[in-house]
Amino acid sequence: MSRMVGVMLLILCVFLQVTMIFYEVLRLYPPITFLTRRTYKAMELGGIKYPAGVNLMLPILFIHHDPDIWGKDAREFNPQRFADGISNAAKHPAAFFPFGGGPRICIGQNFALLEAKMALSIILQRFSFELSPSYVHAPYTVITLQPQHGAQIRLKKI
Ligand code: HEM
Repeated sequence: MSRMVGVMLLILCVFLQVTMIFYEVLRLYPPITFLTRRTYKAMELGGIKYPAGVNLMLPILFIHHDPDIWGKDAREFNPQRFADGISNAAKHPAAFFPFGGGPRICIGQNFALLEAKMALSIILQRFSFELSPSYVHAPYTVITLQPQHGAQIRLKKI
């Protein structure tokens, strides 16, 4: 029984680590790089008054890379920053929003994360993998953020 509990805790631990890795990937490389909103009536936001009909841009990519919000290592890959949850990862609890936020938040976010975890676990059951030497790091935006020259990966059967 205690062995069973141990295995369950280990699985939970791995699950949380993988979640943190996905969050950090989505922080550094959010597929949707900005969102827009429009004021439907005169309103005050962050101490500034806006009339109705103003288009506002929420630059997800810039906010996710801002050292004032994330600290000096904002540009580094550090999944551990999510160890105490999303709302404690940055100086502002809403600084991480790859899936948007509020009433129009992405309806598929849980599905997307679950799908990614399942795909990764199926691959890891059969293969180890590493980045190919031919990979060139060149994120660019064509509607979504993506690797300009693809993401070549070397799979090794285990
Ligand atoms: C990594 C994967 C994904 C990312 C980063 C992502 C990101 C987003 C973002 C930023 C929005 C806009 C939210 C807003 O305006 O506040 C959105 C909306 C939406 N997403 Fe996703 N999404 C992902 C996967 C999916 C999947 C797998 C589905 C469906 C199975 C999905 C369905 C939708 C729908 C229907 C909306 C519109 C929701 C609304 O306007 O009420 N998304 N997504």
